[in-house]
Amino acid sequence: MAVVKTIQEKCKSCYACIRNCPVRAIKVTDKQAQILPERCISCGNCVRICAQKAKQIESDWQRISEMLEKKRRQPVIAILAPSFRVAFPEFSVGQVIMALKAIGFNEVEPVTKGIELTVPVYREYLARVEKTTVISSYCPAVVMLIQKHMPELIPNLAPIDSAVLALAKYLKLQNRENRVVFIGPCVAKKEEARDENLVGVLDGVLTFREIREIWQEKGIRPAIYKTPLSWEESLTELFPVSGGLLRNLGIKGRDYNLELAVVEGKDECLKVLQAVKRGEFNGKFLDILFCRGCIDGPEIASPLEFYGRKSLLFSQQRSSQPPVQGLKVAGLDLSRRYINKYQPLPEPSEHDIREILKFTQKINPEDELNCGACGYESCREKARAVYQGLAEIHMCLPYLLNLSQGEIEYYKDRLRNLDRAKPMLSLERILGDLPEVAHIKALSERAAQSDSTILITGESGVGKEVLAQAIHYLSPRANGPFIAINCAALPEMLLESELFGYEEGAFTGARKGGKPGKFELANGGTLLLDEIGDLPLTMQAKLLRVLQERVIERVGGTKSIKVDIRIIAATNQDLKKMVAEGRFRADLYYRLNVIGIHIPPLRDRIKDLPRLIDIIGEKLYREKGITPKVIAKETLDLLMTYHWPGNIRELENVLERSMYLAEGSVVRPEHLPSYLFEKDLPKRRVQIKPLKDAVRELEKELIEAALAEAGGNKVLASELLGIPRATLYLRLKEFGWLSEN
Ligand SMILES: Nc1ncnc2c1ncn2[C@@H]1O[C@H](COP(=O)(O)OP(=O)(O)OP(=O)(O)O)[C@@H](O)[C@H]1O
Repeated sequence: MAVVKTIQEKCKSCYACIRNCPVRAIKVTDKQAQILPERCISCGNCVRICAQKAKQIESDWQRISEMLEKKRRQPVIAILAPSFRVAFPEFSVGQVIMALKAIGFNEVEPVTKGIELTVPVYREYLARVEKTTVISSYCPAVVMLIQKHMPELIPNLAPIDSAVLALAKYLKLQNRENRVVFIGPCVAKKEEARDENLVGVLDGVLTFREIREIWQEKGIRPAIYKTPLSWEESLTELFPVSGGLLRNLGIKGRDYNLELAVVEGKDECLKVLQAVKRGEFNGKFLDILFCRGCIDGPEIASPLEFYGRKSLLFSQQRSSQPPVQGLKVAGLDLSRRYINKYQPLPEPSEHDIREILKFTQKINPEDELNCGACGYESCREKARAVYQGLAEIHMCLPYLLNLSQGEIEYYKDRLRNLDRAKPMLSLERILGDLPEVAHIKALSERAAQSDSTILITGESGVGKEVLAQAIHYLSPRANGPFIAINCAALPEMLLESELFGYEEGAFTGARKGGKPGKFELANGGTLLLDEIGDLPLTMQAKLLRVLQERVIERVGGTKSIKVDIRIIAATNQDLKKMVAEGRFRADLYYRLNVIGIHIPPLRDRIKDLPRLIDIIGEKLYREKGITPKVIAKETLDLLMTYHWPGNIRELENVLERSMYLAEGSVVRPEHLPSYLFEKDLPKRRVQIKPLKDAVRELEKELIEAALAEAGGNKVLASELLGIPRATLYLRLKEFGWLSEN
């Protein structure tokens, strides 16, 4: 569990915490920043920077107050960080001690005692160790940083307890019943107290800010205490400023004839530790603190500014003090062990980064503005975070601004063209630019300019209807209507009245005043006759007449009505073969196939898949509000090897499902439906039977399975099967699974 948490309702997506987190421990989900405990080092930078006060530090106060109730049996001792002198500059040492006792603590001890305990151990260790840069272990944020992010440096960490841990152990050695609570400016100490290796050492941690709040809540005013109580001065009080440890050890570079470094602040800490990792820094000892010394701890809550605090601490040292002698206590074991807590995140390939950048319209290097508004220092770093599930794809201010501008333009355009629907896709976007489709594109462009009848063929789901629409909107008829009818969806009687319309009283139930059919409705525009292969023979004859004479008669009517339409027919059946078998009229076939356009199946233009994925992603976002996600390289590789029997419709369905399933911003192979991988299904034992019956049975099985997979949703089931919805309804009726109504 993280020591720092986000208060969701206060978080306003400013990304300041991301910008200031040195270890990328913040994840954005649904525009809310969340702290990842496995990555967080509790340095408190996000707490400090959050202007909304949306970061909350876990409090031990409840547990400590319960301990205070049992303090007769188990004394509770507060150990006070030396920075308290600048955290509470308005009070004397004695007043602070009295006010802490007023809260309920039995005793108050200075952590400087812990420094005296650790100094001799450090001296001995440094004298003993050779050829390694020893990193001091006093700062818990540095220790956490190494354990969680730089485990290679664990052997460099001094295997010695910090002053706080040393004092806590010492107090427990004195009396096993003692309970020890650390009070200081540090957030990371709270996490250290919970470390698996340090169970039972520290019983709780309170920050200076919490102490001020408790005093206020309990009405405790330290200033009222008149007390001569104080602590003896020593060099240990300079411990909370950087270099404090070296001063206390009384060592200088020349003692080792090697470089020593005093490093403070997050950026410098990261730099020097990287240098140690790379073998560029070979100094003997790193006295390192993640803040600018503990006097700059995130929870110092002092009325003084940083330099005021520093100056006050030095001015309190009345004379120059000798190095600390140190205290050796028999039976006190101050050795410390560390745990490798490193949990690497997946690293994106160059392909993944480029795909992610494309989502926010960063196609060329100059599109990468590296403005940092997303909290990451470069667009590539942000893309990496998206891949790793830390950032959301739309966290890009320039992109969002562009998008909103684009949307305004889009709606303005919609307003201008309210009376005519626009095609979803242009010819370029439908067909792409593979050489395999260049001739189809050219043919479609030329066909659009003529009024000739067009026959579009291709497997189910390749985009025949989409292409028909695009041709219509490219043609001089673009301002007229585009009407489509699925010839397979309706029984013959109904199909006739749908196509030709009917007059009042034409049949029982015919609407008063009659009804115009699709031919009439498409007047001045284009009529798409989809699934033309399913048109009954009698209807074929009637259609032929329309094509020849461009006149129709409503069902039950006598009047000939002239229609000005362009007809486009589409089918996934082999019409030529049907003609040979006598199931389709040859004369109609030739009338329809004036311009024949065949769309190849998706598997024959699989190189186009990445482009189609982008287009479908946009469509899903626009039409269904599904946030676009990145298709990881290994996912794309899998999609490219699948044979796509349901073509683009199936692809669309797979993408929609997997984008729903993927929690983060990246679609990985595990989000794809499993049937895409099932290439080598065990062969079934085949029972010989009439082929027609066998096909029928298989059809039943497939439809049943698709319905089950789609949870009974027929639209989804028809998409899974790659057949039009109407065909599914027909089959359901035939199988007796649907009532006539
Ligand atoms: N080039 C494309 N880009 C994006 N989406 C497409 C493209 N082509 C087709 N689609 C989508 O695929 C689905 C099937 O397209 P369409 O209905 O045009 O196929 P079809 O060949 O007419 O199918 P059927 O023969 O089953 O009627 C639709 O949702 C459509 O939006």
